[in-house]
Amino acid sequence: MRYVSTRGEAPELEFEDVLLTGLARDGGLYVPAEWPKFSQSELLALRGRPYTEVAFAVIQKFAGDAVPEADLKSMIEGAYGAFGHAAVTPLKQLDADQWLLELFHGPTLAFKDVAMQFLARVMDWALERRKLRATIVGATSGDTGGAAIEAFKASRHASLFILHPKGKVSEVQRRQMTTVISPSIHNIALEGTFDDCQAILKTLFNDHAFRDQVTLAGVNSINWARIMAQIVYYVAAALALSAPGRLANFTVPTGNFGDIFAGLVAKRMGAPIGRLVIATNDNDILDRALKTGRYEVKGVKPSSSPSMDIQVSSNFERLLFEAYGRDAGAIRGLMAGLAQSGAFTIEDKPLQAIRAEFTSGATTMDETAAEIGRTLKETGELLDPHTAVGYAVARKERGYLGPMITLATAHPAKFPDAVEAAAGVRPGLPPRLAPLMMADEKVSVLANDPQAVKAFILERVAG
Ligand SMILES: Cc1ncc(COP(=O)(O)O)c(C=O)c1O
Ligand SMILES: N[C@@H](CCOP(=O)(O)O)C(=O)O
Repeated sequence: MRYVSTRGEAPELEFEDVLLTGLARDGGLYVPAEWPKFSQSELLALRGRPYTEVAFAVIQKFAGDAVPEADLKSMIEGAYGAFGHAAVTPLKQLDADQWLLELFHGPTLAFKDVAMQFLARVMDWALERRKLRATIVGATSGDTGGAAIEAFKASRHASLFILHPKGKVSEVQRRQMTTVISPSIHNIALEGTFDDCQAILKTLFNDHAFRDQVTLAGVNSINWARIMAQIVYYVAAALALSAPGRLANFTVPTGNFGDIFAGLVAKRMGAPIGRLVIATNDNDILDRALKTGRYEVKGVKPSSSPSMDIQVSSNFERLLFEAYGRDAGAIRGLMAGLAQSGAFTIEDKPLQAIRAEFTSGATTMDETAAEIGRTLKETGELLDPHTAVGYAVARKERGYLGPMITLATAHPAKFPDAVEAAAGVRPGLPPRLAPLMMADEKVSVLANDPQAVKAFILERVAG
């Protein structure tokens, strides 16, 4: 399998290089040169099989023979063996046609664990083969950081630098990152927003001398392998709930657009998926873009679902690449507009192509709180604020033939204050995480300045 950049000016890469590359050298994002497909008989054979078998079938389509079968199987078993539910990502029915896909049974209680537990293993495998030590960077609005630190803390081949927006993640999220004290883990609290953190990482990747000097790699969903590992739960859930003439529809609480893009890829591979619904909080750039065709950055608003407080949604570029018929020149034009004026307009034909598969909706903070309260009262289920944003939108979506599956992206205990304010119930952390709230923290506060971050990294990598 070969991979191409959405901006068309970076070298084509094989799987192992894509894994260790992060952002493409032309500033674009890598996607497979073509979408691999499941045959009907392959899909039929996967229906109802254990999660690890579905993961193997999906990942092998993208990795090809780059990873020996036995190694791949053992990495998948290692990644999902310690999840808190035997189904790894179980489905739960809440209403006649409404389901939750619980993605929070991993070690840090958010959907990021699903991809990150595999990513750490496969990156370590590739680094070991190449006898390389990597400098891995990540920007987080709260969940990617904790999941990455948990997954990479035992890595023998990587130093990890995680940037989070200072004061804008929940206490549990912050502590999941800052209480892991290790010489190879570095937490940076940036004086800025998640968008600033992500922009700094892109500046570092676009500094070719620096990226080569420190062997820079990334753990955000700009890394294709993150998307790849997230495709698995769409395939498994769609196979479980679809039937002849009834496709599975998904509503996805969305920020950086990686998760819902994985749903589109699952559909391209042949999984029985109908509509993909983008659910946003007050940071509704994607909802506005879908409704008006204008993608316009308006500044991040803090909300009760902080992990979705994102305006510059990196993976939307991957969708635009598809919608524009893989015209990399057109994508370069749109992204130049975004860099210059913070906005671009999607042409009519690609916009219609997007609307043929995606719908969108936004949920305000008041609506999110009301949704948490209502769902608890009517179903007994306590939702986290991100899942509630999704579920509120999902319940408004009507008229599809098949079931609607909302991705439950985090456990409510990660956001106890917002959940208690909404539902009058304070969710408790699982006992294994209780020591978190008393442990010492280590974090460095840096200005919103790429040069400061670069100097910080260089000093520690050299050290
Ligand atoms: C709990 C939670 N829900 C939803 C999202 C949005 O996912 P994505 O950025 O893949 O759109 C995030 C952050 O990524 C998150 O942490
Ligand atoms: N919501 C994320 C933001 C980063 O998204 P990613 O999927 O690109 O890693 C977070 O919680 O950190």
